[in-house]
Amino acid sequence: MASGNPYTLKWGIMATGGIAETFCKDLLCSPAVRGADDVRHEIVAVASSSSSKRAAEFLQKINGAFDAKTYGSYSELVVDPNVDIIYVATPHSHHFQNTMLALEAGKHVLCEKAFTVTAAQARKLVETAKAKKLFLMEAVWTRYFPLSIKVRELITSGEIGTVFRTIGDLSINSNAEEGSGLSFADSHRMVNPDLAGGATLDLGVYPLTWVFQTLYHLQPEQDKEAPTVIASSNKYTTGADENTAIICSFPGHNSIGIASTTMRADTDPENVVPAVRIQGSKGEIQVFAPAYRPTKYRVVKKNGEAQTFDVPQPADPARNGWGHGMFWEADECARCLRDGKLESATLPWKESIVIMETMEEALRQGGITYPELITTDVYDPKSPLNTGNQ
Ligand SMILES: NC(=O)C1=CN([C@@H]2O[C@H](COP(=O)(O)OP(=O)(O)OC[C@H]3O[C@@H](n4cnc5c(N)ncnc54)[C@H](OP(=O)(O)O)[C@@H]3O)[C@@H](O)[C@H]2O)C=CC1
Ligand SMILES: O=C1OC[C@@H](O)[C@H](O)[C@H]1O
Repeated sequence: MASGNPYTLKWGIMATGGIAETFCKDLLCSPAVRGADDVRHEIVAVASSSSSKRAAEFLQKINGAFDAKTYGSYSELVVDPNVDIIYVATPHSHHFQNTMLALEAGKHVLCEKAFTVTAAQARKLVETAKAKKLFLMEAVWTRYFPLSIKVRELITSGEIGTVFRTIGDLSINSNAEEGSGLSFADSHRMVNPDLAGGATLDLGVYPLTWVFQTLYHLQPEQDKEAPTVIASSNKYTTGADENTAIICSFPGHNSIGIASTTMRADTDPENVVPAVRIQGSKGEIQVFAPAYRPTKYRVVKKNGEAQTFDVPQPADPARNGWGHGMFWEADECARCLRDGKLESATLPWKESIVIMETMEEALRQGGITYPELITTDVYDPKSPLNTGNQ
């Protein structure tokens, strides 16, 4: 691939929860295993809002980067001069304030999905990154998979003709063993409105990703058309949405996208029903569950010809066979920074904003609301979302 030394990206990890662990284990995988010899990653600092001890324990969990600095606050992390880019791995509620904290300190940012709670917050992040000439990307990892790239190429090359419709679902059967509730505690980030929980922001963003990367992203730049949105939700007892269905219509392109999500039933309990169907005049592409990490797709032609393709994630034998697939987005960050780009062409700022506008509209129609502390687009470095007192 590349000649000469690989470009090294030095990461600062903000938060030590589940996805931070998964992401860091991917950063520790050898890029050679996935055929990337032009970039490499180093974890140089980790911060926990709880304590520096928790950050140190995190290094044990990921079994690597033992020389990384460990901090007991996010504010210390963002001023570490050795850090190039901050990975924001906090709940949705915190993304706006935490990303602003990093950008204001002059750091590039990869921020977990859902990007923000409101579209105004997303716009403010983008304005700030642009003004400060900093790289910013929403961590929708699925977009960077070789499988997603291949699906987009198949559409562009006309393999399934003109695409008229994409249907996508990401649903999980999280019913509690007993009673009518869900298996999550009311305080859990999946259902807690204080943490911007709910099916749309946590799960719905993936079927929407498929709708957007197949119907919106591939529209020519001069004809870009944001969708009109019709949506409906059912509320859980906490006030967050447990079921949401979103119809995105692109009338100028005669295409329609349907994204659904629920915490009450599985997309596909037997791994036989496609989670995503991209339907065109000459056939369709079926992508199998889960919509966030598919490893199989099928191309079915109108004449009945069909072929299935398996695209497993590369596993690093030197890391106990680990390989989740988050390294693709990390590589994208490294290449963008190496090449002096502030945004990724695979998920441009404008598209993250339009997706946030779509989810915001869906939530509005579904009657889902979130508290002022997490919906404000006024940056406050002393917000409890930054200081860890929330
Ligand atoms: N890309 C993907 O596949 C996935 C993405 N995600 C996304 O990652 C983000 C985090 O999810 P996940 O890692 O599962 O969440 P966890 O609850 O496991 O971790 C969140 C971390 O955020 C920090 N935090 C700061 N304030 C709070 C607070 N008030 N309540 C809870 N946590 C807080 C904590 O770290 P500390 O104490 O160290 O500060 C905590 O460990 C979400 O945006 C989610 O949508 C989640 C799962 C999969
Ligand atoms: O991003 C995600 O992908 C996997 C899901 O299980 C998780 O809830 C979600 O946050």
